[in-house]
Amino acid sequence: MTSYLIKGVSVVGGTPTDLLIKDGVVAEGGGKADETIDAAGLVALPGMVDLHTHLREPGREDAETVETGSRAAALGGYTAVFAMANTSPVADTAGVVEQVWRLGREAGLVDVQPIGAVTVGLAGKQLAELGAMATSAAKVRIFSDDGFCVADPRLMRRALEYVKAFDGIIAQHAEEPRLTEGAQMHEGEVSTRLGLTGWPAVAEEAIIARDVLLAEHVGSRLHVCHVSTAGSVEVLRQAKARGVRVTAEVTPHHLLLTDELAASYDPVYKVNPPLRTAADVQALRQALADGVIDIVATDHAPHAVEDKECEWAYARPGMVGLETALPVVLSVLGEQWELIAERMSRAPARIAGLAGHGTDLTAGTPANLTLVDPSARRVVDPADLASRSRNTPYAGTTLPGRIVATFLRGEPTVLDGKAVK
Ligand SMILES: NC(=O)N[C@@H](CC(=O)O)C(=O)O
Repeated sequence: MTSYLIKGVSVVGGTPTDLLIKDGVVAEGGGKADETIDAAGLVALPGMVDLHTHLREPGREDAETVETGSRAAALGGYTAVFAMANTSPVADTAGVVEQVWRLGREAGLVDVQPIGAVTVGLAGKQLAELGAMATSAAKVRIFSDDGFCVADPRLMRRALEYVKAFDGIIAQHAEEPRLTEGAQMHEGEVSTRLGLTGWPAVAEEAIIARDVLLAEHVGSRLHVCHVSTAGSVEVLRQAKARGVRVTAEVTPHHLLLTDELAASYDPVYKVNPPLRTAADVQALRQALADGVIDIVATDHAPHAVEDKECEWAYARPGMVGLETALPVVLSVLGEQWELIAERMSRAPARIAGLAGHGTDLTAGTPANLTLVDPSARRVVDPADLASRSRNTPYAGTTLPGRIVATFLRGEPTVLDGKAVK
């Protein structure tokens, strides 16, 4: 195994030091190595972990595969991603989650951890085989019907009770479906002006309020996907203050973009939950800083051209995000490396119980890390993306930060900003 000496790197923004990577782990002190990387001016972060990625395999390999999505993740600085269950067939059996897990191992670019569906076929009618998925080779610990809400409170309660036995998590896509029928964008001034049916903030907030009460009642773990409103933040703040076992994520796009973009009628800005108001964006940034929101998760949602480049009403919701997540977060937070490491590497690994990821880069820990050049600027060109889909809302936008290298257990997956395989 090739050893690497990363010279003069700032570990999570600290003072420059030399980092030796040998036999898959971070080694003691400096010393000799097969390869030297001049890392003056670069920052080393524990490899980032994404709790919310859509890889589309099986079923929509034209939009993304486990391999292409893994490559996009590595190029974005990730060493582990959690693959959502809304594939075709749905990942609601041990067979499908094992398939996704095995494809991830074969690609070997990031650790791919499948998320299992909560209900059969994401249909919200009966619980999927959660136990069989948990005891499968994929060792599923997080379950989600993402794309759909587990709307039936009795089913949600049962799911929370079921996973409590093995300290599993139900990750909820919080959307009261009766309040969002036909919705096209955030319900507010802009939707009124454009004459588009609105997706009201209360449809998210009502489900989060219900679910934190259910999680509290059951004593089980709830994770809230893609939190998008100021009101949701307040519900979460109160629940956490009471000691409810709830964690929450925000996407990079909800930290930066607003519903005003829908005025272009460009479906690249159509996403679920929808882009909200500038006041919501401010509240989400504050919640990320103070810890009411635990992590940033991409909700990387690749879609084929025909599903995106059509009339707004017919376009699928979703944006790709793996390759731009850190640059967007850097543009929002600035170089707050401690906070970035916590929200994008450590906390997601801790929430998921993912061993070997999100650990500080001290001697003996698995060498899962990414090197970032914070001084670089990049104009996002969809043609440059490794994802099989091109639906990025940042085309033509200049973003700070470049991922120079990513290491997975001491092996480079990205070097000089390019995928190794
Ligand atoms: N986030 C999205 O806009 N899309 C997701 C599913 C979803 O609707 O949540 C997808 O799978 O495309």
